[in-house]
Amino acid sequence: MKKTDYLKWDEYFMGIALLSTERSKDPSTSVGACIVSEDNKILSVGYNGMPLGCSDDEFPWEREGSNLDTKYFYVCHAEFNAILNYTGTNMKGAKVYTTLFPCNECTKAIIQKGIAEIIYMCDKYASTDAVIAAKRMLDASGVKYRQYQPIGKDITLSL
Ligand SMILES: Nc1ccn([C@H]2C[C@H](O)[C@@H](COP(=O)(O)O)O2)c(=O)n1
Ligand SMILES: [Zn+2]
Repeated sequence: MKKTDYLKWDEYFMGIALLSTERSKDPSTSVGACIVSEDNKILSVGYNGMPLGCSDDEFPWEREGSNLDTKYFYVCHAEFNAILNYTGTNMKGAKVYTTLFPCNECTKAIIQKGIAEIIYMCDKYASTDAVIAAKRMLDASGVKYRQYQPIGKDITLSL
């Protein structure tokens, strides 16, 4: 008889998004994203980080201060990186698994790429204008979103 405690698709892909957070250098919020085709093939992954050539030892990770001295003007969001990292040509009907609800800017890219569904883990910035605007655009454009339902399974990776 086959084993039954295998990872279901949502667990598998959110697990990959979660693992991707381990690549982020952001000291306060690490985000991971995994884009998956309609037929459950992984298209791309990403995490939040500085753009190519912008050293993550030199660019700021601070949250507070002037625009030029904090991370927000520089860092690429996980979902945006996952979209940019895709080397194929067609994302129509894809799903994006992300550990944090997308902001308005990533949402624009998600919509324009034809991604059909967002599965998110955390929505800690739900009350911000960025996320309120994101949901307004998603509702208008018919992109679905739902929160991942954790199953409480612990996976230990020994590296
Ligand atoms: N959907 C999101 C939202 C945020 N990020 C990134 C941008 C920053 O690196 C970090 C948020 O930092 P905080 O303000 O919590 O210190 O997360 C993202 O990749 N995707
Ligand atoms: Zn974003």
